[in-house]
Amino acid sequence: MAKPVSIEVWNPNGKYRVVSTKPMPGTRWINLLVEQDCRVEVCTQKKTILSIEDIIALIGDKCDGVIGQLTEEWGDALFSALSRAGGKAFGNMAVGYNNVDVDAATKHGVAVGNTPGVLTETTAELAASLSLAAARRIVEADEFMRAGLYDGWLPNLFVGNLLKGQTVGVIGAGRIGSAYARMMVEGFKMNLIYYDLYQATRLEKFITGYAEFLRANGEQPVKWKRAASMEEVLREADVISLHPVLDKTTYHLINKESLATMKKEAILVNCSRGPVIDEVALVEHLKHNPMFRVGLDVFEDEPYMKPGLADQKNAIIVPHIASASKWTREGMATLAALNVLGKIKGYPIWSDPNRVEPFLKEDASPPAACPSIVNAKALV
Ligand SMILES: NC(=O)C1=CN([C@@H]2O[C@H](COP(=O)(O)OP(=O)(O)OC[C@H]3O[C@@H](n4cnc5c(N)ncnc54)[C@H](O)[C@@H]3O)[C@@H](O)[C@H]2O)C=CC1
Ligand SMILES: O=C(O)C(=O)CO
Repeated sequence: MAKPVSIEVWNPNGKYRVVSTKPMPGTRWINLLVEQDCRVEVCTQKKTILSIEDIIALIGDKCDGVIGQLTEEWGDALFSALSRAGGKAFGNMAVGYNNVDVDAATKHGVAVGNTPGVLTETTAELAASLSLAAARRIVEADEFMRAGLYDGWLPNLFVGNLLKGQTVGVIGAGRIGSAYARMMVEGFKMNLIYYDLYQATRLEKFITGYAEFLRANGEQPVKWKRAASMEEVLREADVISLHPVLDKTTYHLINKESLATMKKEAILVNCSRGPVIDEVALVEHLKHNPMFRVGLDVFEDEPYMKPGLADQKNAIIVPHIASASKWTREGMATLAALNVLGKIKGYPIWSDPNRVEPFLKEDASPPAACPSIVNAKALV
């Protein structure tokens, strides 16, 4: 028998019971649920990652929907508990839903929501920050200053890479990958090579237009290319950023062999999911190639790092904060809550998960729709 889990309750007499496995930023998401007759229970347990037993205890005997987190494994055990409690929806507070067994949810008649769009620019900005920090060795230089080691300007002190005119490689040019590509091309006048299963038409048009603008102004135009294989990107790019979904096709996409095809002085950035990189192989590569640098927001076995990674000076490591801007995190909470609310209310699915702004306006009522349900088609 699992121990009771501590909770905070909003609108105790609400008709529908919605559980959030974590306190989430902002209050709009709670207000929207309360206005629509929901009793909201927020888990306040001081434990970062809840166990399956904790979540089953939270679901209890009657629960209409749960808002959960990417750290939780939502599989058959949780979906059957939710369905037994009368639940209709699970809202993952993330765009990535590799922690969710969507088939199990569908089997139990539970809708699975995610939060696309609201985190695109924020996540791309962190990937851009890691790219710059790695290129210009900012973390190493900061540590050097704090250690009191700076005793004057030197021609060879922390020499890094100039991005202008170099090639940025993007693997997975969806929403975030395309936003990152635009930032690096427009901001730093880099050329682009990308690999995706689909053509990134809007991105290609944007860069073509930007190249024309540069040419008209007497500047060197930027170039772009859609690669026929990921290997082509790895061989040609100076900075490579990973933005695919995590699934069977992208697990360990970057491994010993693919690392060996990259330039010795390349920069690799990962703001997608940790298992896209074989982290043991990466640690070995970093040890033997001191000029190769990485910027990592995600890790293979979060919250842990593979042995040796934290010792590498050529690695910049941050704790899965790519979507951590206030506006984005409040927006993610709102979208996650509205997915659950929309399903409870029987609302239709919003037509365009790439454009979710109408749900995020602070001073307006959101559309009567679920912003994004990933198993919508399978459920009907
Ligand atoms: N570090 C963080 O805090 C965050 C991480 N993410 C991760 O980023 C991922 C991407 O998010 P979005 O851009 O919104 O999704 P998206 O669906 O717009 O883009 C993903 C792209 O990956 C491509 N792709 C799929 N399989 C591929 C393969 N085998 N090779 C190359 N490309 C492939 C797809 O065609 C698609 O264009 C999420 O699934 C999530 O895991 C997202 C937000 C924040
Ligand atoms: O949304 C996601 O997929 C994240 O990783 C956190 O923002």
